[in-house]
Amino acid sequence: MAIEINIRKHMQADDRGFNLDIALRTESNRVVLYGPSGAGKSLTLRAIAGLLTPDEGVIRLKQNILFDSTAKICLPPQRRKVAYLFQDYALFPHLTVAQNVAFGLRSGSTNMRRPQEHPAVQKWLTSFELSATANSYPHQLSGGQRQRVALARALVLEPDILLLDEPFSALDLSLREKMRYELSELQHRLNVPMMVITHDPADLALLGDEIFEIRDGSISRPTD
Ligand SMILES: Nc1ncnc2c1ncn2[C@@H]1O[C@H](COP(=O)(O)OP(=O)(O)OP(=O)(O)O)[C@@H](O)[C@H]1O
Repeated sequence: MAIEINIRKHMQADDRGFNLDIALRTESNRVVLYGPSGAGKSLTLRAIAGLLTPDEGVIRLKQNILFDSTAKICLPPQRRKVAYLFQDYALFPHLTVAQNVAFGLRSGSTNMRRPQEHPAVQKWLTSFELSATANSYPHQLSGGQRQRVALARALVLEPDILLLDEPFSALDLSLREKMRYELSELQHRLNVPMMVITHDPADLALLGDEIFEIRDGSISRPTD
């Protein structure tokens, strides 16, 4: 994917300080960040997505500079072509599956009353086998279906990178295994660059062509 991150950020909560100091560079399309709780993994993804502004440094994705403190560049999240999936998927509960997928596309051409008619929405509903659930609401879906809706909603925007923060943590063991393989297969099929945070060694093995360990706010060691 060609991503380069070289950032520093000091976080302060009352009397507790935390220093994020991340330098990584990779050409891989399957990157995993792992490490202990509180190490700085989510802060790193948030910085890439534009939800956290580093104190200094550079973030480059493909040929695009997303952040450069020296050049005073800091693209807003909506201009970064970055899809960031939270642990709980954060679907809109009052919107149907099709409306959730169409949400990011909202423009004059997208009719939220009949979102299935939009070709991109149709394509993703079909490819994630969600067509039958198009008119259901999130609470009427299984955990795996909810995750697929969240992925479809992210991919409909054709992002340059998919950031997943512990994507399987809310799933039970058997579903986790199934979704891990689905995600792996999907990544191969679409070749969309993906960076995943996980604690699970099984995710490392399947989803990480390149693995970075983060400890105490820094990359501990890159491993192959
Ligand atoms: N808004 C904030 N203000 C101050 N400190 C923060 C803030 N957000 C996070 N931190 C601190 O930064 C550190 C790194 O947090 P981060 O969420 O990146 O950890 P993580 O590696 O993703 O952990 P986990 O695996 O538990 O999700 C933690 O010590 C956390 O307490």
